[in-house]
Amino acid sequence: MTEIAIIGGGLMGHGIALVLALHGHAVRITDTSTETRARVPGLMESALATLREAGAAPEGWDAERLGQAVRVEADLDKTVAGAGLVIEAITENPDAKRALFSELDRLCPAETILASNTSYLDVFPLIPEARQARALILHWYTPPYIVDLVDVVPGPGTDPAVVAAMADLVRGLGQVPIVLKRFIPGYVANRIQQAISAEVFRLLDEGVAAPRDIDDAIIHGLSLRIPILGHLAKADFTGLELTQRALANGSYAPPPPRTRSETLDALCAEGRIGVMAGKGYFDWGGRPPEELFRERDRKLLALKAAMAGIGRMEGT
Ligand SMILES: NC(=O)c1ccc[n+]([C@@H]2O[C@H](COP(=O)([O-])OP(=O)(O)OC[C@H]3O[C@@H](n4cnc5c(N)ncnc54)[C@H](O)[C@@H]3O)[C@@H](O)[C@H]2O)c1
Ligand SMILES: O=C(O)[C@@H](O)[C@@H](O)[C@H](O)[C@@H](O)CO
Repeated sequence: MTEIAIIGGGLMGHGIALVLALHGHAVRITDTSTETRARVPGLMESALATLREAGAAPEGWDAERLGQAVRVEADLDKTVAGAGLVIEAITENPDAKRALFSELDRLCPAETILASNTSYLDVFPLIPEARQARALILHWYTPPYIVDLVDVVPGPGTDPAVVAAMADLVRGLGQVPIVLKRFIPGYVANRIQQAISAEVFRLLDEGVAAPRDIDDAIIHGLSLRIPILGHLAKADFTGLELTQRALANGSYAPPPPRTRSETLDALCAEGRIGVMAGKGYFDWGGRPPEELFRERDRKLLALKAAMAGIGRMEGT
């Protein structure tokens, strides 16, 4: 059991807190927003209820025990006191992260491991030099209590023993660590998602296809094969000579790099920022986020159970 502090209780923070607590760690979590702090216990309880219904929670957990295992704190110093590991899961903003790491440097003893859940940022230049040996990225996916992949990424000065210990911690959660040799923005899975996003933004911005059609193509076309074949095994079934010819023909040109999407900008300007606002690319019919998370989680857990029974292609 490790005492773990999580800074940032938003979409990721509360989910990471839940998976850590369910696997025996003592967790403290804080957020600068009073509203977010107040929302953390309810979101975790609701997620725990879904896990229990699916038989996917460890034995003996209920809301009361969860309340004892995860303490929500208003102050950063109380959150990190005694923690062997601090996980930063605040807004994806380099200035905010730099300021937080400087605070953590002041508050935490030298042996504390500092981890960041950043999606794309090279956080290592944002972390004080003296902390580099015990700093790394631990990157979960959402929802972190269901999606098992965790990227474990050392910085240039990270002690390999810290990387190994954190990969073990992730395995102890029943999750799957991917240990990278060095930082690269987006790691593996997020880089692939980013390439999908670039194409999807282009299709939307150029009016080629509607949101529902794009998601139909992904759900009915791409998704069925991925759980069994990944991408490279799928290429073996496609045939590598065709794959080679398609590349050589050069008829597909990836979207040129852009830093904005008109469709996305219009939605955000209207306050359609996703499920937390009840609307995004889709209209979620006034359903509260808790209810939407519950439906998503129930469906993901059913799929995960089916995938565990089916398995990937032998030999891959
Ligand atoms: N949303 C995802 O799917 C996802 C997945 C993987 C990784 N991430 C990464 O995780 C991090 C958090 O993302 P999120 O989606 O949970 O964001 P979020 O906006 O839901 O939550 C971030 C929280 O951080 C709080 N915060 C900001 N500054 C703070 C500070 N100095 N101290 C304490 N709290 C502070 C905010 O009040 C907010 O509640 C980001 O780095 C993001 O890139 C996000
Ligand atoms: O897939 C996930 O859960 C996350 O890694 C992403 O949501 C990630 O934060 C980015 O792709 C956001 O652009």
